[in-house]
Amino acid sequence: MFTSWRIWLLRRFGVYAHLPRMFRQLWQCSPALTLGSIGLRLVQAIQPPLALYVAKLIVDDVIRLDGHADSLAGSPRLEMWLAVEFALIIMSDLTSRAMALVDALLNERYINAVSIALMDHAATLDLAQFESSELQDLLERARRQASGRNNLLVQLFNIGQTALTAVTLVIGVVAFAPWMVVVLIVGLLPAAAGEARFNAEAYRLMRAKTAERREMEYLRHVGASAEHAKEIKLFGLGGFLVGRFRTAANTVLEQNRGLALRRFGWSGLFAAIGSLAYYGVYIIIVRDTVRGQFSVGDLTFLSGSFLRLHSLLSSLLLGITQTAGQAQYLDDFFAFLDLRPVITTPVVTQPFPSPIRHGIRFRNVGFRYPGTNRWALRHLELSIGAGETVALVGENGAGKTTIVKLLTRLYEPDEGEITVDGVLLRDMDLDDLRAHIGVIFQDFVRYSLTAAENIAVGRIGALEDSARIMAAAREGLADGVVEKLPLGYDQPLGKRVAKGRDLSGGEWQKIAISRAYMRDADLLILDEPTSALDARAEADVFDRMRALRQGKSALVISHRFSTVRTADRIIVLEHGQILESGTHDDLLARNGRYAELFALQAAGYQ
Ligand SMILES: Nc1ncnc2c1ncn2[C@@H]1O[C@H](COP(=O)(O)OP(=O)(O)OP(=O)(O)O)[C@@H](O)[C@H]1O
Repeated sequence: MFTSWRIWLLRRFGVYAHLPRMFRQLWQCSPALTLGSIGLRLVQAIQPPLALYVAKLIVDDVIRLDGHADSLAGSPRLEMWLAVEFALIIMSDLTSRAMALVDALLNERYINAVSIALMDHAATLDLAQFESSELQDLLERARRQASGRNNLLVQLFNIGQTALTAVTLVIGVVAFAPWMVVVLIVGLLPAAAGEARFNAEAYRLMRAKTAERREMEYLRHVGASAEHAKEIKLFGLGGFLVGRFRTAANTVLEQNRGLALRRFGWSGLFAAIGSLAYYGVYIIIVRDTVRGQFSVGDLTFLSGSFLRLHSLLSSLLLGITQTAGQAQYLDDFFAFLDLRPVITTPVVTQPFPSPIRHGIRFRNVGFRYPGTNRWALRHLELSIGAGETVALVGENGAGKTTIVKLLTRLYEPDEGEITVDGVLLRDMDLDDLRAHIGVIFQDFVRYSLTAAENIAVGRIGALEDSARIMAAAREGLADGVVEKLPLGYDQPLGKRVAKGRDLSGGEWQKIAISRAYMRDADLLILDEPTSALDARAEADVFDRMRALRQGKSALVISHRFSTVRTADRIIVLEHGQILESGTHDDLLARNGRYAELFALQAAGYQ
């Protein structure tokens, strides 16, 4: 029996275990405001019992005078109590206003701090963790915590305040009739137990429907964003998206409605039990006053105290169960913050060998994406020499981008090892490794920032260095793009921002390529960022790359053979393995897959 109660209590209230951690976060936001919020509540908490007791003294005095005083001036004690009561009213008003102000300021800081904690932590996680739907679900729930549950601590402070008021009232009332308090509390227990149960159920439902909520969020974004508007209009997808949204929303709504209705019915019944207990006690107080056991002043104090106690204890019990329900969401929030990346910097690190003297080597590398059985790469032996430009070609899904992800340690190989001048990638500091590699992916990000910032993201520490940004723009061919913008480098790009200008696909690519020139990388990786460039611009990009980066290694992925042919070495990848490797002329002479693909593309131009 005892154990099952313990389990019940742990399940309901064990969630409060996170509160100290949450309190620390709040304290870090502002110790002064946190103390202010608590201090003001303490002051506010003792006012109701004081006010009730002063009211009792006033009534008793009035009855004692019984119409014999000519004016209030004749009764200095009554005058004094009236003044005290007035002062209490003013003080109560002032403290509640001050509390509202302090809480609002504290809440805003806390919401921001929580959002920053989420963003900060998200940046440390592995790409693999991000790509898993479990993490997306957890992140979605953690975000809800960030936006919706922020006033949990303020609610708990309120509970503390209510509890203090209740205790002082109980002390006053117990002197008159202890058993009455017991009746009042017992009457409220069913309501509290009911609330606890329904809150836990609400959380379970929310958790079970996280995927649907995430889908709704996605559909809302796709259905109402500038990026998707073009395609949605032309394909006439509006109705389809709305239908999808409605289906997901309805399943969530259906479940919530069932719970809300049951909750409504049961809480009505439980509240009636609580009111019955209160009213029973009240009738007994009136009866005892009529019998002369209590004075009229006592009646004022007791009936006032019981009315207050009834509402205080109900809000206290409901508050505790509600916050316990809410605190369950903290589980998700802290579970997210407690996630640790798998790919980390080792304790003892080796510096990135800069400049590269010998080259980069993949030795017998094998890799499967998490949750899949298929090898994306297997038995891969690949090298990029110092100062060499290697081109990777192969059909869609051959594993080209996967090689880049392993090289930048976004993923860790399942087999084999990757080294730079003999130093294992996993022995290097992650930031150091990434600082020496410049990568532009085919799905580079189009930031809703200014043109200068869009280039500076390649080396965010140089955001203020306009000379460097302009030089990178020249090298990546973005200078011509920026010149045409009305606000030049200060022009916000994209459709989302005020005065934002969108660019063509090729213009965006030039901006992205310029990012790579922001850092003086030892290895430059271009994963098809030139696919939207016209033929002349693409040739220009690669000519410049060779001229500007003499002696530095480069890995270029492209489906355009006109680009690829100029590389020092070409590697043909198929099903995650190297099929052929050599110069353009070697490979043509071999008359293998490269020659076949080259001939196919050349035929397209004839
Ligand atoms: N995040 C992922 N999770 C699971 N499988 C993936 C993931 N990313 C890629 N793959 C699979 O791994 C294989 C190699 O993909 P990769 O992106 O390296 O191909 P690619 O050669 O770059 O293709 P493309 O020319 O189309 O860009 C493909 O079969 C692909 O479906």
